[in-house]
Amino acid sequence: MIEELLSLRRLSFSFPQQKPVFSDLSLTVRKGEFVSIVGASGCGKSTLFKVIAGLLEQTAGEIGLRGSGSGSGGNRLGLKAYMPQQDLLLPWRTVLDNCLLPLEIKGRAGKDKKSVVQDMLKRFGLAGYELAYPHELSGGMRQRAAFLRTLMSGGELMLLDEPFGALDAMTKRDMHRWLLELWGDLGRTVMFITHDLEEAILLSDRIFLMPSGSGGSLQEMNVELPRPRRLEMNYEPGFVSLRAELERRLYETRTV
Ligand SMILES: Nc1ncnc2c1ncn2[C@@H]1O[C@H](COP(=O)(O)OP(=O)(O)OP(=O)(O)O)[C@@H](O)[C@H]1O
Repeated sequence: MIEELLSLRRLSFSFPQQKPVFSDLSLTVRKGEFVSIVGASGCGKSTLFKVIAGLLEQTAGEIGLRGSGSGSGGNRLGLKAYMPQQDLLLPWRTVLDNCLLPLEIKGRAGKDKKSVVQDMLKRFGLAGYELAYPHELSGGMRQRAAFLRTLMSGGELMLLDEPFGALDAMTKRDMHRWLLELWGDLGRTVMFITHDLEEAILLSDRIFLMPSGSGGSLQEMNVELPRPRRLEMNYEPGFVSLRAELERRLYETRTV
């Protein structure tokens, strides 16, 4: 049986004195899965991630991680790694020191860890940039550095909020190729927010469509394309029809 890592049960959230951002959302994510969340702008995707990460507290419902209820607040941050929309690298720290930060915070940034991070930087296409500062990197490199820093925080569930949203189309394709190659080896579970439907299909095992407004429930779509996936799959009929279906459903969520 495949182990369940995260479950959201009837989760709701409202900012004080405002109508709910989302209500009664339920979903489960299995260990090792790559799950994307898509939905109209402003429907509450980033807010949902902040609630899962424990940065905001749900107004109702439960968050269970690895089958154990986390209770209110969902503050079991150790199990989660959150990468917000902006890369938030510290400008006064080198790439290496930025990536070591999560280990420093945990008091585990010994010499051995430094060499682990240096090896990872090579796999992330950042060899030779260990001592560079964030402003010396391209957009794609900054995102890879931020991604590695998120990975180094060790959380089993990675919450990635539009990590490639600000990149140009070519760089984004490169990032997809890189992530598809790397992914199998990392063995992490991912929740991924995107506006790019092709990106969602290419990377995900399942996609959840978030409703607009506080009514409606999450819709789930399985992506049954074989792995390993290749960028060129987006021309294949199975991919094209999934994309059309996703677009149709997304449009419906905006018009209800
Ligand atoms: N700190 C806040 N206080 C009050 N309302 C907020 C706050 N942050 C977000 N909101 C509102 O909550 C709703 C959901 O915002 P959120 O950023 O989660 O949406 P989103 O789906 O991630 O949007 P996008 O796709 O554009 O990034 C929006 O109506 C937004 O204006």
